[in-house]
Amino acid sequence: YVWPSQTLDALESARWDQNGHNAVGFAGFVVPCDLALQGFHSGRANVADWVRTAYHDMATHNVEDGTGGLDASIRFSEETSRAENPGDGFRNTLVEVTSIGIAHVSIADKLAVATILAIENCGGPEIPFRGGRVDAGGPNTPGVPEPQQDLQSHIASFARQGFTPTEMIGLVACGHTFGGVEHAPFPGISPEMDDPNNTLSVSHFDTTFAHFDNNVATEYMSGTTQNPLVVGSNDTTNSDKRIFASDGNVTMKSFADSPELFASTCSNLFARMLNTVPRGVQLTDVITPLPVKPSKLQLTMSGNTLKMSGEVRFWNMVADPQRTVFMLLDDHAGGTRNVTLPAAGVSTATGGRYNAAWYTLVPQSSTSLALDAAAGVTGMRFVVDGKLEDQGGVGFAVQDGVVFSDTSCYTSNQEPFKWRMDVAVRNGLNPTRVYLTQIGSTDSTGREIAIEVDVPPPAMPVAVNVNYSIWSIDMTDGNFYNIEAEVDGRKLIGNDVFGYGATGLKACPTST
Ligand code: HEM
Repeated sequence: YVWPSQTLDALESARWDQNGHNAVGFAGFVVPCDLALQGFHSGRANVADWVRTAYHDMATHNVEDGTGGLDASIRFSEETSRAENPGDGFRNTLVEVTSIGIAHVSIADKLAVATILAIENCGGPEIPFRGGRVDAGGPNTPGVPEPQQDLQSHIASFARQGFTPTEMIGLVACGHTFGGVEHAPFPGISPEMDDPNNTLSVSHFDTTFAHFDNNVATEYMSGTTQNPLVVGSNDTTNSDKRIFASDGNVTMKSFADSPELFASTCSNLFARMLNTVPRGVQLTDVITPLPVKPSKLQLTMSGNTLKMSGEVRFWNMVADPQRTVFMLLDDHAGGTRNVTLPAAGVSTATGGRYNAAWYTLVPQSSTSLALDAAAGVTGMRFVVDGKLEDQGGVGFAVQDGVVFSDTSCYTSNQEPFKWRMDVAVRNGLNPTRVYLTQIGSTDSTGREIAIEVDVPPPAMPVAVNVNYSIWSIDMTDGNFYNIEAEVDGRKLIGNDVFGYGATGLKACPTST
């Protein structure tokens, strides 16, 4: 896709900005991979909780009527209180995954991308990610398989979810490379252990419970497995034993023989699991990393100066002090300014398989790039070691039509906050509407909802400089907002988020 796109930019960051500079934050919960909300040595691992949560959320899917699927319905207590969903893993997963605030990304997309990140950062294969999942407004029909059910019910259950008997063996083996069965919710399967290194008495499915590998298959084939759903003392609940042996061990043997086959099969099946969504939900194309991606772009009007800041990420690039990076900044007057960009940091993704180098758009030892308000800015291009990066000729468009004005100010800096948001609107733009969209507003079920606040047009134009006029609105909250406008029926999206907490918000001058 072409930058900028509000939704795709957010999904792309969630997917690829994993570790290091500007990391979105999911990986912080699963690196190192034995991190657990219950603590080290609990026997639990967040990575295992996340994978199981994604599966239990999806497993309500019905291919016939199109209901259920990965839609974050597992967040409803009606679902977590069902006998098919025992344990605290679902709640823990949702607390962690939803603590990462990313506007325009649904809870279900967060769960999907977090599951992918967890697997990739814990030894697993790369998994293609599509976005666009829609959060359910209520619980789905029950349908998660349970260990005491017989093989025929499990085959029927996976068929209802959209998986063949062979795919069932694969998906169970792929899932059960992580984690195990905990004593508290399953006392009949997992005995009390009194082990200081496994305080919650979790009987692990294989010897590497926080790491993706084919040990779940090699240990099963060699007969050394301690998988509690294979060698449990009560044969009724040995569901993995029945499932793994259901094709005469052909599939499990192929996994034990080839770690590569296991990894590629799991990549496919995990993607299928995560892409199983209610009928009518349209997923995006696979989100691949943009080779060059501006980020955190911010424009502020300050007198006659348009202050600009932000960063740019170059994918598949390691730090190199010899490298030269320039930004070519095009303006309304037809001019181009050449700015040398300092390095800002590096990031990695998928357990270190990819690197990215970040540069700041702000010149060395300044806090912002000062532009002449009259000339403004229309777009950016970059030159890296002499090579032009301009998205195949279209450039990286920057809108300077509606920007935050530093004449914004507060009259009360204690709750309830009282402040005035000033938006500088470029003369000649003639928007039919200027409005603010509230960031992070949710309904009673946690779903993101759009709240828009109209900024009234000024009764009398208030000039901020010869090129911009102020539109103002009095605010009484501490929320953050994005500035947007409608021009000729088109949506114009501002470049950054501002709210009461905007840096440098001043006290309003007191009138005497
Ligand atoms: C017939 C199908 C399945 C049955 C009967 C089953 C059963 C179980 C049981 C009883 C547990 C223990 C949960 C706990 O201690 O709280 C468990 C854990 C787990 N399951 Fe499954 N499972 C099935 C399929 C799957 C699939 C398809 C996946 C994912 C692809 C999966 C992923 C996991 C993971 C990651 C854990 C570990 C959770 C943790 O350690 O916190 N399971 N499963």
